[in-house]
Amino acid sequence: MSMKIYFAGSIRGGRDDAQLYYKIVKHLQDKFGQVLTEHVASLDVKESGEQMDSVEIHDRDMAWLTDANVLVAEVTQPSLGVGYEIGRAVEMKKPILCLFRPSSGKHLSAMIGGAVNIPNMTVKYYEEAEVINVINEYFAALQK
Ligand SMILES: O=c1[nH]c(=O)n([C@H]2C[C@H](O)[C@@H](COP(=O)(O)O)O2)cc1CO
Repeated sequence: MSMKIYFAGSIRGGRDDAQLYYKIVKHLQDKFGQVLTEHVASLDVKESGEQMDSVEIHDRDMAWLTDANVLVAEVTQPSLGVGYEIGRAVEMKKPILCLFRPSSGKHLSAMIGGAVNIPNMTVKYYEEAEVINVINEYFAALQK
């Protein structure tokens, strides 16, 4: 089944993980469907963000989120935008996969890690080497 996927990753929160976002987005495109937010994984997008008006970015992204069948968020690098997108997707009752790498030494926000009673939200703790398997397992369950 081909899905519309919203991928969320840090931009103004810092681009340390941009290469990993690229790997995730490439895999999602190869196996599961259309990634609406391909630019989040672009190595050309720097920490200053896209060269676009913030209002246009916000309104475009909210329209994409509304249109998406699923949200995949890499949450290791803390980002206000990603946290906001997750909260909005919770309210829209979209299936949400949050991916966090404990080996980063970062501490995941309790508002993400503690959201265990939100039925449409899954938080997966993983190592970078497992990322493809973790995504495959989530989508296999989703597509059942
Ligand atoms: O230029 C941008 N383009 C864009 O699509 N976003 C969206 C998509 C990302 O998942 C998220 C990143 O938020 P932040 O920039 O606060 O780290 O917000 C955010 C920015 C800059 O804030």
